[in-house]
Amino acid sequence: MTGNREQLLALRQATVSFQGFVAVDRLDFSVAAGELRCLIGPNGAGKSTTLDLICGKSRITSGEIIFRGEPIHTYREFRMARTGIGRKFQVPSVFRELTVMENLEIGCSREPGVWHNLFRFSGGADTERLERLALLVGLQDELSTQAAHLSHGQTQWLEIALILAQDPALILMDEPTAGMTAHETNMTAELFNRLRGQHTLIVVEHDMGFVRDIAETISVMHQGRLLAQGTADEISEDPGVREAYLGSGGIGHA
Ligand SMILES: Nc1ncnc2c1ncn2[C@@H]1O[C@H](COP(=O)(O)OP(=O)(O)OP(=O)(O)O)[C@@H](O)[C@H]1O
Repeated sequence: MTGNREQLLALRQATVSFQGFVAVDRLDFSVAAGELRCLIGPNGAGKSTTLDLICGKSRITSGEIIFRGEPIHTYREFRMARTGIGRKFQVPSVFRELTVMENLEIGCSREPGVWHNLFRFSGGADTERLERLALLVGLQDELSTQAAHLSHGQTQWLEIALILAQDPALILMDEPTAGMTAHETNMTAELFNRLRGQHTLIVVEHDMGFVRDIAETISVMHQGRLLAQGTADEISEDPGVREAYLGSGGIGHA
């Protein structure tokens, strides 16, 4: 459901099979501009593969992927990256030898060359933008810390800041809280709630407490298909979702 908001992304009957194994099976899935969508489901349901299809890492075998009205499934991956889809993988790609500020300087630049950016003079307006980004992700006190010395959670937040720096129209996050402490997970939920409405996000997660803290609409995948979609309460009550994934506990800590 995308309500009255403008539709940003639509997968229509999207299917991918790997040597005959159907990992995503006639998936219909759409996201509106400004939405924070959670994608959940049991291991092997096809969630990461769906993100792979959206960002062009894997190609659909049949169906369509429409992004901002364009059939992006016909594009090559490098071109899709330029159409405004950013993805955060589980393994961060920050520059560990550089400080948080230096990482942000590189991330904020539209110039592709790392060396160019390393030696670039950063003007006042840029610095202000970098500091705003650092504040958004809670790293304002770590600007001169070498990335190698950040905690796991802080490293993930820096990675998120680097994606936000490029201002993609759609951001894909694969298990952003994996490996985080409970405190870091809470901080990450606060961060995502700050991003709500400012960015369009699809977040794949297994931590149901986190999902309840951030979700508007939750989509549930099972065996490559969309099993259910709705609010946390609707999904918690859904007998099919309980059977396939949640058990009797529903979503969250309750
Ligand atoms: N490149 C591939 N070749 C063959 N099979 C694949 C490939 N990529 C994914 N699969 C299979 O497709 C299915 C869906 O995998 P996917 O990683 O998308 O699930 P998931 O819902 O993200 O699971 P998890 O929550 O464990 O990460 C799995 O059975 C997986 O083994």
